Amino acid sequence: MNQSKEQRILNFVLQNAVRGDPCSVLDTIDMYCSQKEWAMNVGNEKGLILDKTVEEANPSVALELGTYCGYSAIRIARLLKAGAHLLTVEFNPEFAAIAKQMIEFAGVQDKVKLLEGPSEEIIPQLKKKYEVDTLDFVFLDHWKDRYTPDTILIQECNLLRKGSVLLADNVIVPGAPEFLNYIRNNPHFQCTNYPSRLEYMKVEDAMEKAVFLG
Ligand SMILES: C[C@H](C[C@H]1O[C@@H](n2cnc3c(N)ncnc32)[C@H](O)[C@@H]1O)NC(=O)c1cc(-c2ccc(F)cc2)cc(O)c1O
Ligand SMILES: [Mg+2]
Repeated sequence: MNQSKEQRILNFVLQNAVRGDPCSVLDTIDMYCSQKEWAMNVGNEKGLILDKTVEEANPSVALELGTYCGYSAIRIARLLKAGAHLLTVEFNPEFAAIAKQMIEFAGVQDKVKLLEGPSEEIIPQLKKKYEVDTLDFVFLDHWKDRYTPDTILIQECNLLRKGSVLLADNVIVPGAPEFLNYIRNNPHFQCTNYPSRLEYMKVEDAMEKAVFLG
């Protein structure tokens, strides 16, 4: 049975990137996905916006929704200070298996906990089962119509504190219009839009940052 695209991306990384070097893994994925097969990694252009947002937030506890192959998990984890960690959630078992291998090859496995399952089930478990107090940073990159319900669920579970930073990918393509409407009209959030490009394409996209005001 022939390989999946995600397996081909992983194999290309295992054969061409430097083990233990997160930047080389990111560059290798970007090379493959811009030259050979498009894939829905956040990519290097929006990746730079992600980098700056993570560095500014300097989170001790970060959450990512939608791991896919692990590209943004590696991107975030490489910037985390000693003792900080990223919880990343993926419900597709094939993608989770690929991401686990990608994260280990990059050498950031000690900073990343990959949680397999749907975000709507995992978010309510974060406090008790995963010993989270509050989240300092949340990267939303899963089904675009889950951004709003999961942002509401995160608030209902008391997982945000004054200054918690949310960053949402793809608010133009594929688009998250209902999320933009919700978050921009919510007085508890201070929003900033970051125009960019869809990964590996000359198509407009954007990221939205929302800081929780408490
Ligand atoms: C949704 C995916 C990303 C991953 O999210 C996991 N997932 C989902 N829902 C849940 C959950 N509820 N809980 C846990 N995991 C969950 C899934 O299995 C994928 O691995 N991302 C996208 O679809 C995506 C699509 C595009 C895109 C843009 C232009 C096109 F022409 C076609 C596609 C670009 C992007 O930048 C994306 O990010
Ligand atoms: Mg995305």
